Order: sequence, then structure tokens, then C-alpha cells
Amino acid sequence: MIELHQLTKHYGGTLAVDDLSFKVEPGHVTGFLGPNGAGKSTTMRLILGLDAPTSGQALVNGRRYATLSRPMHEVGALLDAGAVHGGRSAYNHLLCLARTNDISATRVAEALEQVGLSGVARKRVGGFSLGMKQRLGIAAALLGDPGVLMFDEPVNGLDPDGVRWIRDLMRSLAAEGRTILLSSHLMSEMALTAERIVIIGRGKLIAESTVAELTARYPSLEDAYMALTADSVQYGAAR
Ligand SMILES: Nc1ncnc2c1ncn2[C@@H]1O[C@H](COP(=O)(O)OP(=O)(O)OP(=O)(O)O)[C@@H](O)[C@H]1O
Repeated sequence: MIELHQLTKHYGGTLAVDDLSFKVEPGHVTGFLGPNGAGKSTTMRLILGLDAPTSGQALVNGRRYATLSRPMHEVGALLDAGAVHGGRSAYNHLLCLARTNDISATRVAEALEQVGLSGVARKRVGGFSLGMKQRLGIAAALLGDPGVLMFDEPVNGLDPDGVRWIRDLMRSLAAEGRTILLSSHLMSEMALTAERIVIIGRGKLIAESTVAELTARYPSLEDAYMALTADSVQYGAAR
């Protein structure tokens, strides 16, 4: 479970996250939506303790990330798939992570298998395509077999086969009782993958609902998103 309590983050004069409170519960995929610059990545970084909130709290299983004794066993995340050391092999990249987090080498092989990278495990990550790096980032997130998972735009760069694979993976991880927070700008894909939706704009909560409720009120999830975020788009053509 992820809980945000009045989470706020200023970067100088920019209010990136503004008094944000919501819960992400286990057992289903929760889609995290919002226009460019809405604060989704910042929120995820705050949950992972990669940045400190200006005020408020982000809790994973009731605790701040910094106080988790075995963090990779509790929460895994894919934030920026490009942020890997290109000189290492996929296997060695994961092995380094595993060793520093008390995770067995067996799990490394399992995670590579789970994301379909076993065949290129010994190849340098620098030569990987964006889609392969996304898969590697997902393997890293899964390494500690955590109950809470966050994925920031994981379908970026994936081919149609990969997009379907992500959809099935997200749903099966949720069906296992895990808490899944998934950000994406692809509304049609989100409608197929998520059960619950959180929408933010300009750092503030706009809506917390189910896909079923939104698609009952609007012709599609995309229409719901467009209507609900109409006043929150900062970058883009006027609608
Ligand atoms: N390290 C930082 N320093 C200064 N400003 C930042 C920093 N990180 C984010 N911001 C600002 O905070 C706001 C929210 O950015 P964030 O990346 O969280 O949005 P997002 O919803 O993930 O956007 P996108 O959909 O484009 O990825 C933006 O105005 C951004 O410029």
C-alpha cells in the first residue's frame, strides 16, 4: 500500500506537488495520469525517498522509504530506464543491485527470464534498445520480489508485442495481491490495464476513481481525462 498525506514539493519557485493525498491499494493496477509537468515523476521520486518533500508524507506499507530495513523487498520501481551503466552486462547490472540488497543470484536469473532478457543477459547494456532497457529496468524493480511496484511510463519504446506483455505483467502482478502504480500517457492502453485511476494536474489531485466509473460518465477514458484535465494543461496547444 502507498499512502500520500498532504505531500508537497517546491523546487525553488516551482510547486511540483501541491498538498497531494491519496492511497494506492493492493490487488489492482492504479493508473497515474496527468499532463506533462503535472508532478507524477516527482511524486514517485518522493515515495522512493529520492527527493525530500517540502512538507507532508509519502508512506510505503505505513513507513517512510528511508526507514524501510530491506527496501528492495518492499518496493520496486522503474523510473528512468536510461539511467543504467552502459558498460555492464544486463546480468552484472542486476547482480550488483542484488549483492548490495541481500538478494540471491538465483533471483537475478529469474528476473531476467521474467522480462524476456535471458538470451541477452551477458550483452552490454550500452547496446540495448530503449525497449530492452525498459525490460531491464522492470527486472530491477522485480528483483526483490516486492509487494509494491511503481512504473513511470514503462511502455515507452516498446513494440506492440512489448506493450501487450507489459499490460499482462501489470495485471498479473496486481492479481498476486501487489500494489501497482503505473503512469502512462497512453489512455487506450491505460483503459485496458488499470482498474483504478488517479489524475493529477499542476501537482494537485483532480480525480481518484475507477476506470469503470469514468467510462460510465464519459464516452472513453481519454474523453474523461481530456475533460478533467482541461484546466491543468501547462504545455501544449489550447483546447
Ligand atoms: N529536480 C527538479 N528541479 C526543478 N524543477 C523540477 C525538478 N523535477 C521536476 N521539476 C518540475 O516539477 C514539475 C513536475 O515535474 P514532473 O517531472 O514531476 O512531472 P510529470 O507529471 O512526471 O511530467 P511528464 O508527464 O512530462 O513526465 C515540472 O514543472 C518540472 O519542471
